[in-house]
Amino acid sequence: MKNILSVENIEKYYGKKEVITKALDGISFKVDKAEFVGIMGPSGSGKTTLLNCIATIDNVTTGNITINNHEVTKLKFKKLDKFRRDELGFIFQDFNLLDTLTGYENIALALTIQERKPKEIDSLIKKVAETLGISDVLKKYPYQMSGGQQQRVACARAIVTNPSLILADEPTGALDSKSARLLLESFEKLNRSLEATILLVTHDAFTASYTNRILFIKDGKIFNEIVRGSDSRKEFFNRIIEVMTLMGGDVNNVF
Ligand SMILES: Nc1ncnc2c1ncn2[C@@H]1O[C@H](COP(=O)(O)OP(=O)(O)OP(=O)(O)O)[C@@H](O)[C@H]1O
Repeated sequence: MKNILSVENIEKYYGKKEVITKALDGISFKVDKAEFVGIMGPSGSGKTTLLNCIATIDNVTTGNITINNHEVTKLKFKKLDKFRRDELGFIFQDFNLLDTLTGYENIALALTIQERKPKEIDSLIKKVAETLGISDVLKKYPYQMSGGQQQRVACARAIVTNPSLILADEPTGALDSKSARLLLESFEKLNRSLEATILLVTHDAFTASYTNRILFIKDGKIFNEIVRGSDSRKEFFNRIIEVMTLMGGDVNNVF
């Protein structure tokens, strides 16, 4: 399979001299096309820092990150903007939709910036809306949608440009359990039907159980890695709980 993401021995320090924090401490891993990978770890372990460095929102102190053959740790300014727009899709905990635009317009925005033709935009949006079950909310504004619908619109916006990599930071964090389940089924569809490559940060074992492989981070280092293989989601969930217990004792207090 084609390699999409390669993280090589990255370190990230915050602060200076006496108040220095080593947030990432020699992390390396690879993600191939059409993989759905979870990143888990206790609070403060470095999950968001890692995702932000991969998202090119933050800089690594040392090490390299390559996405779809672009060495992102070396990209600057304008090239970085274009890279982000063309190669990455983002899904955040708080949806980040524009309130003054309809669902359709929110999804269309990324394509308009890429100067795609209106007919092409229309057919791409209709296709992705159907896949994610949001065709009936395209004309609505975010305030007229449920949280789950808003997050699936955000998902559509992230995938519609066909990015190399989708980055999701606690995407189910603001959703009730039914909406979370629907969203995770949408992620599965994006991954299986459209071969989307997804990297998802979560502290929630249920959310993580939808992925195919999980990297566990502790104190800025990779502590463990598990692959779902032929496990059912329930079996994978139980293995996730086992690792969480190993990492910190009482599961309820760890993540
Ligand atoms: N801007 C910053 N300045 C200084 N230290 C920071 C900064 N951002 C993060 N840190 C520190 O880096 C470490 C990793 O933080 P990070 O937010 O990546 O953890 P996390 O695993 O995402 O935690 P959580 O699950 O609580 O969001 C923590 O010790 C944190 O205090």
